[in-house]
Amino acid sequence: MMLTALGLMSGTSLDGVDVALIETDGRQVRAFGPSGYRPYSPAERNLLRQALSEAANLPQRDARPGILPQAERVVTRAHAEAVAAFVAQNRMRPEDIDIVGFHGQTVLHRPERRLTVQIGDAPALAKAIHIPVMHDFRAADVEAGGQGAPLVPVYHRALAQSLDREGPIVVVNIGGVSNITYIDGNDTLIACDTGPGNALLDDFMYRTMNQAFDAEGKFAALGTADEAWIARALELPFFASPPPKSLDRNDFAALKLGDVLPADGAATLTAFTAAAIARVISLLPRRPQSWIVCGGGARNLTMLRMLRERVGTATVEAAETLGWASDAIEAQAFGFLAARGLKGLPLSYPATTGVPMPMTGGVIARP
Ligand SMILES: Nc1ncnc2c1ncn2[C@@H]1O[C@H](COP(=O)(O)OP(=O)(O)OP(=O)(O)O)[C@@H](O)[C@H]1O
Ligand SMILES: CC(=O)N[C@H]1[C@@H]2OC[C@@H](O2)[C@@H](O)[C@@H]1O[C@H](C)C(=O)O
Repeated sequence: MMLTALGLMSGTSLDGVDVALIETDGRQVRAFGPSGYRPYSPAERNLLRQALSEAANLPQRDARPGILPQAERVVTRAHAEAVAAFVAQNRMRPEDIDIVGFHGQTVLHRPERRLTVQIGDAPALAKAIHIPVMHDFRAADVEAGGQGAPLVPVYHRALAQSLDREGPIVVVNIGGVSNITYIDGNDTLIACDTGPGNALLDDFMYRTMNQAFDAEGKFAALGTADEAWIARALELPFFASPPPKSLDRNDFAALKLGDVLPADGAATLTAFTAAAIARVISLLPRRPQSWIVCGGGARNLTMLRMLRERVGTATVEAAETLGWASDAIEAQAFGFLAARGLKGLPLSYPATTGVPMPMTGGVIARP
């Protein structure tokens, strides 16, 4: 049965809530609907940054000390507003949507402690928007000993079905953190987080230039990357360990650039993201021939160039050039995952998150 599913994603970049509608049976996508975006205000973003730092020592996933209850209310309200605006703009009624996939905001990800925490009150959201809401997508995977991330690979696979590209294909998502899905025509999907995405660069741009991000990568293009710094950073054990593996947004926050010119710092962090993505090549069964880049990082032309320089003769394309709605892919993915969860289909596999067996997930909250 086809479902109309609305996906909601608030990613590790803390930039806002992405909204996207798809029609799917959880295996294929029949149609892409419209998408939308509700940015966080600067005050909301600061609150979320503080929530992430206060969440660093959370003992369990339902603990909400300090500022977290306030942050959770803000996340829930922002999502309710995002859905209300989306429904109104597209002249829809709540009953036109079968299911909402609500990722929430990750504030802590520690799979080695069987802990991953996404804030956002799904029952309150369901009541506010009058649509059933599926949430807690990562919990069952982590409880079963998996990484709980990345979860978009099943969606990347569905998108790649219609592609005419020489394999193996890698779909790269460059959000706050970067992750890849490796598709080589066999049944086995391989996936992992690869390292930083935009988060280190965004934090650096904010600190040094008071800008939220490096638009189109123009600032990094003015600088020179410190290759020796990057080579040292890539010696961290994370980069050599094979997939599956995942990261917390702040896992690399302790890496310090030292005293550098801002443009050189931006160039170094941009090249670090590209080099960390390319580092995964030697951990994959075969060398990818085609790289498809999505997420906000696909708009960073310097990052794309630096990735191209590191993947040999393989092609590197922004997902947008294939007609994929790059910014909406993660939100679409959570609509797709909600449909899969409703049908009891797997969200993750041993080679995507390290779960012992294919695993479904998601918890439903009804209005
Ligand atoms: N025009 C642009 N030029 C350069 N970078 C951009 C541009 N637009 C967005 N970005 C980068 O993309 C980021 C947002 O990416 P995205 O929305 O994919 O992240 P996310 O979904 O929050 O993260 P994650 O995938 O880790 O959950 C911004 O913080 C910024 O760094
Ligand atoms: C714990 C968590 O929220 N992880 C995010 C984060 O952002 C990118 C990367 O790290 C990925 O593993 C994941 O998000 C995407 C949507 C995923 O699960 O596929």
